[in-house]
Amino acid sequence: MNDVYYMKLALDLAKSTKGQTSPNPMVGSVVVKNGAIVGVGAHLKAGEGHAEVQALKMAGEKAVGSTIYVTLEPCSHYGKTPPCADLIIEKGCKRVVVATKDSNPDVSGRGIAKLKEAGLEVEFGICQEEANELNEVFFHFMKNQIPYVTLKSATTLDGKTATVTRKSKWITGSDAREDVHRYRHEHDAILVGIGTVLADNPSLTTRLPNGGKNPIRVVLDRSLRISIETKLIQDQEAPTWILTTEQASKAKQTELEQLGVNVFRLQDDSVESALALLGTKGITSLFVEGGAEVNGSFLKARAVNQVITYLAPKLFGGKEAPTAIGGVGFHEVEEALELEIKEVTTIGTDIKIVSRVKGS
Ligand SMILES: Nc1c(/N=C/[C@@H](O)[C@H](O)[C@H](O)COP(=O)(O)O)[nH]c(=O)[nH]c1=O
Repeated sequence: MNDVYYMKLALDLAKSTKGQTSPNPMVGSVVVKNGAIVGVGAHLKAGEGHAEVQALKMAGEKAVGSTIYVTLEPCSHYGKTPPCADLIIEKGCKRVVVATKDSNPDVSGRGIAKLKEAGLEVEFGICQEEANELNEVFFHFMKNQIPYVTLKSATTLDGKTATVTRKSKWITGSDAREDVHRYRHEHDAILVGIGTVLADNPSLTTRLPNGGKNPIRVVLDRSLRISIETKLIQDQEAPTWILTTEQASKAKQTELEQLGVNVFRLQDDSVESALALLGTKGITSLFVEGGAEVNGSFLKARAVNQVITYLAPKLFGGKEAPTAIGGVGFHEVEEALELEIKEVTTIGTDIKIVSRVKGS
């Protein structure tokens, strides 16, 4: 088999850990000796062994004279675990095939340099595009120190998120709604506006048949209008953070904090301030599930990296019926947020469109 075959196996191993490794990247590794796979591994959780460590452990003595495939440049600095580049040298690998470079300034290029200095053969860039796309959240966060933002909407074919009487259960089918829960599992945090909380009293937890990780639940609520009776406050299912402003009452803040809610007072109610705060708290990926006003503010701030749209084969009509993105909107066509459609699939009876914001 050729290098691409083994690198694709390593990428599949990395992909299988989606949602588990934050704030670390997803990494997979395969060790091959005389055409036989002798070790495989993936980084499963931040603080635990890196993919190369797992694969080399499985390879044991067979690592000597082997080729090791890894989807991200082996680390060369002492993080929570010793450097993988040193381990690869110590275990006697002959050749290292690397898909892409880490954008982290602590690492980029040093791991490969260390391997070359030790006399190993190094091949770089096999399946690089796929490896970069796999860790776009990690690279984005490393570069910008703010979360990678995915905006999700679920609408009827005529673009409504509810009827004129605000009924919305359900627009999309159970397959599409389950897909949304997979995104919740994969994200560090989910964000809604106080309007959605008051209208839907949502749980914002991850309910998947095989279980899943709950994201941190973030509410934008500039004057702390949230009621302490809401599920987000009462259910204790997952952390709830409220981003508010100086206009909010201190007494209400104390009342919420006594119920275990984290309340952050920002200097304003801008999206930029919210993202900066979440970045300082290590939130690398943010799933924005609306409603229309919050979606509108993220659009206006051009603070979106990916858009997930679910379209249901239904028509609600009604000029007063709410649409996915409200807010002030753009005046000129040229101001539109330009997207690149990456994927169009049917999911149950609905259509799912994944698009990336150009240049993000
Ligand atoms: N109405 C619909 C949605 N509605 C999305 C939000 O308006 C809801 O408040 C949120 O999903 C509720 O979260 P929960 O309590 O954790 O279930 N989203 C969807 O994908 N399809 C829909 O048909």
